[in-house]
Amino acid sequence: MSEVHVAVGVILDAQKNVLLTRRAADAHQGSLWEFPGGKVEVGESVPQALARELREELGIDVTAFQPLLEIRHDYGDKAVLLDVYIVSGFAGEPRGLELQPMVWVAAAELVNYEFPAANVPIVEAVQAYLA
Ligand SMILES: Nc1nc2c([nH]c(=O)n2[C@H]2C[C@H](O)[C@@H](COP(=O)(O)OP(=O)(O)OP(=O)(O)O)O2)c(=O)[nH]1
Ligand SMILES: [Mg+2]
Repeated sequence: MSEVHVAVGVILDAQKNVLLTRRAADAHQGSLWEFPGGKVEVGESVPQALARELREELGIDVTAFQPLLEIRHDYGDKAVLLDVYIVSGFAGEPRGLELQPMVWVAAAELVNYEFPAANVPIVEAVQAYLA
């Protein structure tokens, strides 16, 4: 099975809260919370995909980012490579442009949200990064 390459943004505000959005019920890993992002398209770099997805999904322009970690996960029906970035700067005010629920969460509260299984190491890395 071919692997789907995904650009994922851990978006931080000035208070170090993290932005989560909720996946649509009918999507893969539906109704779970996620870090915004999406598939890298042909001919695109991962940072380009990250910037495009965050513009499309949230209406923000990324101004500062750095790689956090990469995760390979096989869900059985789909294998993903998540390329996760810390987004510490952006222009504009994030809005759920695809009508997805959105919430700003403190690092310690991340454990209270249900994520796809691949996200367990992301949550750990974010908490370590912000500790
Ligand atoms: N954005 C995001 N995707 C995640 C996370 N964790 C996780 O397993 N995934 C998986 C779910 C999906 O299989 C894949 C992301 O694909 P997607 O379908 O949301 O991509 P997209 O935004 O380009 O959406 P679309 O154009 O196909 O509708 O990565 C996460 O934290 N954020
Ligand atoms: Mg997406």
